[in-house]
Amino acid sequence: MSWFKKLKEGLGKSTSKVTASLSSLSNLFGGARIDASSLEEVEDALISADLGTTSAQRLADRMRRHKFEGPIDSDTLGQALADGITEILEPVAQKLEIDAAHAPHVVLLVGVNGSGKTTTAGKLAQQWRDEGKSVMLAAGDTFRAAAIEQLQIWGARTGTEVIAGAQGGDAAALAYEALEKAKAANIDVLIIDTAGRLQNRTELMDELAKIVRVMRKLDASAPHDSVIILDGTVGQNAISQVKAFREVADVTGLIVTKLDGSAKGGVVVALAEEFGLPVHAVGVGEQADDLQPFAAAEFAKALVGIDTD
Ligand SMILES: Nc1nc2c(ncn2[C@@H]2O[C@H](COP(=O)(O)OP(=O)(O)OP(=O)(O)O)[C@@H](O)[C@H]2O)c(=O)[nH]1
Repeated sequence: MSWFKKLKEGLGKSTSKVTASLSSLSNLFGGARIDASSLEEVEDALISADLGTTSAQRLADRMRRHKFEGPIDSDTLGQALADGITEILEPVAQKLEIDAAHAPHVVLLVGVNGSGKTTTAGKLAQQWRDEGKSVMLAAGDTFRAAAIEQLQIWGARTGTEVIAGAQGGDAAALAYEALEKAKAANIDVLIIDTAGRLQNRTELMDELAKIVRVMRKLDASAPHDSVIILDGTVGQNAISQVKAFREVADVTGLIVTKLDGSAKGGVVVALAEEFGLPVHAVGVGEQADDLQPFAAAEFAKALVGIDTD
């Protein structure tokens, strides 16, 4: 199945929320503009699909100003909506770039429990290995023995060295050791997995700040990317997660996972509107190539349920 098809199918539940009102609306119009109450319906549908109130308002406003050519049908409405969503997403669609000047380029993965950090670490390792880069993985999720094993499996699968300690060990010390080893071995990219933590657990958030602080003793510019991994099924809670993690780990970008089967995929639009932080990639499954760079127009079309040309 092509990536776009997977994304579109994955977002099916989100799409039906976004478009629920469009087809009924399209029967109402003869003219080239949409009336106010219909627009309100569109806005409500967008809010219920987790696009957030600001984006929903902006998109409804854009449709109000839009001069439609010919009859307004659901395809025309869908395309206008997709164009508006693309406009919001385009500035944040930025691939996670590895800067060869850093030796290594350190990517720290943070997020709440079960958001997909370990899986994403493995997928990224695989993709950068495929590009010919040397990669090292650090099993900074020292809370969960299964997370260490899971990362070791990805390491074996991708031929990537995994730096791991005992379960319950100090994550900051492990990150330090991994950075030291990666420097010595002249590694291109060091990916650091961390334990999941709820944003309201202060002591765990402090531990994350410590990981960052300790690594900076070896390289003042590390980590070069602090990426928050967000579970795409949680909807608006993703917003408060970004706010909390940004305070302790200088979050520089986002990856949204589990968009396969999420009814709340619209939250990516809300995140773009709220933070303007780069969205590096989105995940639609458990295989390495199920994580792909985030493409604004493609995502917008999939969300609205239209086919690519
Ligand atoms: N369907 C689907 N499942 C995913 C995706 N990404 C991750 N998962 C699954 O989500 C579950 C949790 O992923 P992990 O990578 O273990 O999450 P984590 O953030 O490391 O978890 P903690 O260590 O508990 O914080 C696993 O079963 C993954 O296979 C995705 O894009 N789609």
